[in-house]
Amino acid sequence: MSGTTSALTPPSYAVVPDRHPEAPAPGELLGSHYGQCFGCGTGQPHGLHLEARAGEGLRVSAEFTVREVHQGAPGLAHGGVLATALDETLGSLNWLLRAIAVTGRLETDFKLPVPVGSVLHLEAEIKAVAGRKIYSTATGRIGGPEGPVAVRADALFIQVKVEHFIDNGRSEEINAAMNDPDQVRRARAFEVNP
Ligand SMILES: CCCCC/C=C\C/C=C\C/C=C\C/C=C\CCCC(=O)SCCNC(=O)CCNC(=O)[C@H](O)C(C)(C)COP(=O)(O)OP(=O)(O)OC[C@H]1O[C@@H](n2cnc3c(N)ncnc32)[C@H](O)[C@@H]1OP(=O)(O)O
Repeated sequence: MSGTTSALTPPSYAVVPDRHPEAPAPGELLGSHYGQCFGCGTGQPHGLHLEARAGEGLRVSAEFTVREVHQGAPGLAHGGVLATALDETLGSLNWLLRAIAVTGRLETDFKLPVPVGSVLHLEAEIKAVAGRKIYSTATGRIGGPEGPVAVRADALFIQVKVEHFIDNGRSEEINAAMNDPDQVRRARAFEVNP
């Protein structure tokens, strides 16, 4: 069993944050934060099409069905794709804080091979916040929501301003996003004013 690097251990001044009062209700489908997102967007034919729901407290759950286009070895999911599923689920925790945050560090344990056709049942939880740093953890189970853990991850997300995307993204996509009322609505769900 591997250990977690010290960068993923919350410092002594970290706190367990409050769920935002206007966070989606437990059970609510969160929807895609961006239609072209490889993790959750419906506009990506080979994407993961991951669907996440708000859970209780500081938790979310999600499902990802492994398809032929997600293979690494014959009949098995690619590890990077599985890491993407964990990353996307962890990213959807942003909805609970109504904060925008990007992945700074993601440490993944691959414990079982995941066959094509499997449904990966994902759970993620915010453990602590220290300033802009959000510490979180996730698991992916196969064979059902109570099945064995196939993959797990610890993560550090860093809160950023919307300028992070505007300043760094390609102008075609940024301009299209800013001209899309649906995208603006989704960005506002993160208290962003594009
Ligand atoms: C109008 C257009 C709108 C478009 C937007 C639409 C919707 C937006 C809404 C939601 C989007 C959000 C979530 C999406 C959900 C899921 C997607 C999956 C998530 C991803 O897939 S996202 C892509 C991959 N991700 C990146 O593309 C990040 C690249 N990266 C950087 O952009 C910088 O690197 C950054 C910003 C991370 C930090 O840069 P920075 O300059 O702001 O801050 P700085 O470096 O000072 O770090 C501050 C403190 O974090 C510590 N720290 C930083 N990095 C660390 C590391 N790796 N390990 C350990 N500690 C670390 C420092 O040690 C310091 O700690 P301390 O405060 O204690 O000193």
